[in-house]
Amino acid sequence: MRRAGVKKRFLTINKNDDDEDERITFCYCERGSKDSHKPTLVFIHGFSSDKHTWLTVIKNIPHSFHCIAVDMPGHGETTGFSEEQVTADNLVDNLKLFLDELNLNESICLVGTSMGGSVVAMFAAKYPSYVKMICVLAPVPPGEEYETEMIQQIRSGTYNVLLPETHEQFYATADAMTTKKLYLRRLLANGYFKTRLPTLDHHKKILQLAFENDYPNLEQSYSQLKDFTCPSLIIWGRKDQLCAVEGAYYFSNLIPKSEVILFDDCGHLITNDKPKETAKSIVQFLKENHSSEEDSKTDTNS
Ligand SMILES: CCCCC/C=C\C/C=C\CCCCCCCC(=O)OC(CO)CO
Repeated sequence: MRRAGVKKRFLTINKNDDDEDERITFCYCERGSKDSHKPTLVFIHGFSSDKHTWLTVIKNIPHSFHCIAVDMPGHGETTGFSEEQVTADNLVDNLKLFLDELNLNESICLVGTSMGGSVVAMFAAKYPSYVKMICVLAPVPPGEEYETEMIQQIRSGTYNVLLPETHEQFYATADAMTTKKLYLRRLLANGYFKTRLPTLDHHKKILQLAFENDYPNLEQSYSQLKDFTCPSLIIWGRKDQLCAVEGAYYFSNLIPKSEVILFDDCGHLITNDKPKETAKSIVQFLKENHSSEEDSKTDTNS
């Protein structure tokens, strides 16, 4: 935590004043504070992951930028949710509650990876006025056209492809998800199991429900992005085995003002494989698009 200079914070929100059960406590990491001249960067992690996934990236972003990485409902240290409530719609609407509570409702750059990228895309489609720009890292593309062997396996119930339970499965998942060599992999696996095994059944349930309910509707949920006029950055690894890299063009064709960056030698875990390059791309994108946004309504999508 200290390496990225972030502070851990909690924020409790009453969704219903009459019902204590409808209280959610968000846990998030923050560095810096709101700056009227620059958008705040809000980072959304992927499925079964948490806010820490972003520290590698935040470390490489200048301290002048206000950064927030939040644990989404059903993940990390955010509490007040049952599995059945962790749906795409709920993630989007609770992210809105979180942003409202922090007064971050007009000038943010929302950044998400993987399932978090999907949440960012759906959020921008539903609440475009909240964001100045978005950046999605390998979000889940819709439909069979983009289905990888890994997605097919998970969809048919082989959850350990994404949620390994044994050391062998962990090494196989790591091989498929990242191009970086794992040093001290047994130690790494042990660390992983220590935090993830207690939440395994919970995450399996969330995954099952997501494939049943949200996955078939992805195209519909993304469709309003066709009217999203803010600058959008799409980042993908050419060696992604989970979310097909062709998905980058699905999103760039859909979003009017979008740009694509593909990293060589990069798997699905972009924040792990290319942390410096990701930070650099985001900062560059912010500099190019922020202050000039009003007078550059041109279409950069070729
Ligand atoms: C829960 C609500 C869903 C919201 C709708 C989103 C997505 C569409 C639904 C279903 C596909 C399920 C996800 C499959 C792939 C996730 C990959 C992923 O996130 O990888 C992590 C590591 O596990 C990277 O940090």
